[in-house]
Amino acid sequence: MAGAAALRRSARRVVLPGAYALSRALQHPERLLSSQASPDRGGVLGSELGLYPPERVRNFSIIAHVDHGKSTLADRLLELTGTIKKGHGQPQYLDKLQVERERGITVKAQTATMFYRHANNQLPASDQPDAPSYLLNLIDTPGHVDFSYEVSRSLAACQGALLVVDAAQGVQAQTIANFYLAFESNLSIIPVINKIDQPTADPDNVKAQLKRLFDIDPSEALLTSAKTGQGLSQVLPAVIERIPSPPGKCDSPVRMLLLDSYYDEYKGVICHVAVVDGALHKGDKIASAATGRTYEVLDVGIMHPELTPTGVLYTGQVGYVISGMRSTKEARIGDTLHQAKSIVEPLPGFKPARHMVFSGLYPADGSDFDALSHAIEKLTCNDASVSVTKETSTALGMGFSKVQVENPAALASNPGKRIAACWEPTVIATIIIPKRRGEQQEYTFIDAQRALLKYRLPLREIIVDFYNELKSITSGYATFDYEDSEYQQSDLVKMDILLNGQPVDAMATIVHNQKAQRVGRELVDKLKKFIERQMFEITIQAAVGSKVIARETLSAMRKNVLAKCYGGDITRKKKLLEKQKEGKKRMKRVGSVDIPQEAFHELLKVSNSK
Ligand SMILES: Nc1nc2c(ncn2[C@@H]2O[C@H](COP(=O)(O)OP(=O)(O)OP(=O)(O)O)[C@@H](O)[C@H]2O)c(=O)[nH]1
Repeated sequence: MAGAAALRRSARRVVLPGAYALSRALQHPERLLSSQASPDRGGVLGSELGLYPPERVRNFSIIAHVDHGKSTLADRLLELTGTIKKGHGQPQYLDKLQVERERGITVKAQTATMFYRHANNQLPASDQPDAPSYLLNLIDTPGHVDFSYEVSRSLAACQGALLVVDAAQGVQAQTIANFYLAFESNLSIIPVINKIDQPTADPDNVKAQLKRLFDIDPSEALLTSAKTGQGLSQVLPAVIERIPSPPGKCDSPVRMLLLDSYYDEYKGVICHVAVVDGALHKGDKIASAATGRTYEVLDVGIMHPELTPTGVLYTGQVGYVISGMRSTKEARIGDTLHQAKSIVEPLPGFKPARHMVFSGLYPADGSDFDALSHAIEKLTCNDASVSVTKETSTALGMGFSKVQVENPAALASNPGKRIAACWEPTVIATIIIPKRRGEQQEYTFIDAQRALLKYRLPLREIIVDFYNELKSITSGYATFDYEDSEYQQSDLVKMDILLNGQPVDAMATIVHNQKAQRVGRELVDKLKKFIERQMFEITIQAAVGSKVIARETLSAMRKNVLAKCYGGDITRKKKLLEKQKEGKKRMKRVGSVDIPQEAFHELLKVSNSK
């Protein structure tokens, strides 16, 4: 390799090309300072990326239970390598989305390329000017239970992972789930026991847990505090020494894994990719294995940490591609992008996006339909996992619902006649709870304080409030994770709600037959409380098929809001009438009965949580 000397030269140069570089330099002068100041930083021109063959590349992720410090550790590594300036004022650089910042959880994976000199673990890099530079791609993963497919695709681009465990909390439900995802992907796992600065930190106990649960040798664990910086200098040397370089054939046609995508108003769809084989150049023609569509590569580069054009990405490298895709629906996570017109085997593991959250949306005021429609269109442009279909409800008017929603209205009211059987999705749920005194039965004990439980549950049992209830009954100590499992046959029936004998389609629900009676009773009781008495009697019924299983009657009433306004003040009368009008606006007219919007929300809670 021409290596060290060339790298040293390039490290001192301003490395961004042309007019773009100039405008970026003017926008971010601090970056230039940091790139000149950092001894660990190499060049980022395309020709310089060529100095990083797979042997000099390491692709790794950080995996952790929520809040164990993954994003903070990622920030420290970016600072350590001069990729971002220390104290840049925006904690958790990789948590880009606003929702991630607001809620403090990582939702979408982001990646960043770092350059780091490393020769001898024992000496600081600044004492080793000839130490070889490595290109390290940190591929951030979502840490939340709902994103296991995205985690698995991020891990597929890696050869190793830092398994971060909070030194006080120890192994939690998602530590276990993430460990197995990494383990099954054959990754080299580096255990990092973080937050050792906390007074309640007990790294020895965590080491014992790692040994017991995952057979990890305690001597392999790194002890760190992403907060104080303690122990952080061991992390990148361990990444280079313990994680293998990416495999891949440099001289094959280009083949890459699509890790993530997002929509930029000016640039269009930006795909994050890991190049598995070959090299990708600006101007290349590429094709998607999932859709068969072909594209021209308009721009290609690395995330350093912002988009930095390089004109090329080589085998084993991770970066971004802009190729004229119009919507993120064309850029499917886990897809293989490859040289067009070449026969290339798609990379394993791709699954079309699956919907995890379903929602029927209706504008409160029917005239806002177009505005709602426009807002949803914008959202779907940026998030490939959102898909939309229009639906109409007699009660709610025009609205949207995501596809694959099994709308209860679509299920025949009398399953015995038209449907042989129903299946419902299940999950395998892992719950870690504080241990109580008592006899061990089917639990696995993690240590003296905690037990691990595993159940198969119908998905609907965990959709509403399960996690909150679990947290509340265990005073916040339980942790929960789940993975999708198979569909299981289930005795499901459609329950209709009828007002004065007329079914309200928006209130129909699918319930387990055994629970139908109880749910029907509760729905009818709830509804009675929410519907205001009207000028006529209202019967409220819950029915399965033609069988009514619960019934309530709301007696008639006359309401004259002006009854007590004898003569006098016209403004007061007007006010009362105005108020009544407002109230009516919030009602949704179903046949002859007005139902307040809140009733729909409350009913959803009952039917989903029972
Ligand atoms: N005391 C202490 N606190 C830390 C340390 N590392 C992170 N934290 C804090 O722990 C909290 C969670 O850290 P994050 O980095 O957001 O955790 P995360 O694992 O990325 O969380 P998700 O993005 O939700 O998966 C934040 O308040 C951090 O400031 C540490 O070493 N010591």
